[in-house]
Amino acid sequence: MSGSVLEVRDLVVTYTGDVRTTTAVDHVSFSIGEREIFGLAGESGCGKSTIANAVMRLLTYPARIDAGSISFGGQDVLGLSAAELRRFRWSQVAMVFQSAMNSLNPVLTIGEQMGDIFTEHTGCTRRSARAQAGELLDLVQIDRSRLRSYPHQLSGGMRQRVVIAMAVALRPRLLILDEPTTALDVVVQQEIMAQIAQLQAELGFSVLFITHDMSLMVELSDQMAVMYAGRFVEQGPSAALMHHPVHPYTRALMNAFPPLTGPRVPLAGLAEGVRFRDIGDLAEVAPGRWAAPLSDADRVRFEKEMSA
Ligand SMILES: Nc1ncnc2c1ncn2[C@@H]1O[C@H](COP(=O)(O)OP(=O)(O)OP(=O)(O)O)[C@@H](O)[C@H]1O
Repeated sequence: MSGSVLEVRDLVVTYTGDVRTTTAVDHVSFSIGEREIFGLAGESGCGKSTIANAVMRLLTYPARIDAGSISFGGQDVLGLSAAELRRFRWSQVAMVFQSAMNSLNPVLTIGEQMGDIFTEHTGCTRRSARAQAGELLDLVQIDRSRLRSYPHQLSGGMRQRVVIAMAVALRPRLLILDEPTTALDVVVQQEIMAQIAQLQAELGFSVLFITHDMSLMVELSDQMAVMYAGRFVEQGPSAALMHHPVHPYTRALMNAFPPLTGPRVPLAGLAEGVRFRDIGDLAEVAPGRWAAPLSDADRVRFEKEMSA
């Protein structure tokens, strides 16, 4: 075995519409190793959440997995039965959704909601579930007295920490984070990311981290892929992608976000209407680095765009 926790091969996902069918994920392949943080970056609508939802088997009509395979720890995720899926979610793979902090139940206390995970999934007593919920709050440095609080009595950052603690409650091997800090201010964002890094070091899970924010991604992930219109345009170690991006779209994405540290640099956007035409299959450009080849026409257009 290669030591991969997750292997996605040639995944194709489409959404069926009245007028046309959209290919949201187009022949995407990647793997995530044990304790590895894999970042998935790309603009809104490029297909990141669709990949995450496919891995969790959460896609329903009009979405359809048309081709490919998803293997988790050697088991075929796409072939799991309903009973197997219940065991798979939460205990093997857990996901923190976009704006998850707003998904806490407003009429139940934090302790009740955290405790429910243990009673539902492990069949333990309420008393034991409450004790375990307390331990979970310790893990994310929130005082145990907060078990009696309702979500509205916590700040956004605290609620997000509670959601992250709930996601790791059953010690999953893989944590999927889909834009986990989008609704938070920059300082709280940093705190949450530091929290995730600390939990990961402590508990040893792997992470699929989705964001369109390149600075956050590069800071946290070991490997990353840049996605554009359903396809990967570049993939490799995050530090290498940041310092030596090969594909012009990666460069454009890097320039579209202010770095959190270092000197101020001018930001450059990608002009409306500048689109790649065909994105070819990734080719290895250096050991461990892949990038999609560019047609001459696309290269000329992008070089011109980015030097403007
Ligand atoms: N239920 C749906 N029906 C039809 N098309 C959809 C549906 N959900 C997503 N899509 C389309 O699939 C594509 C990928 O969407 P997806 O949500 O995966 O992108 P994303 O990169 O996660 O975007 P964001 O960062 O905004 O969440 C988009 O073009 C979107 O319009």
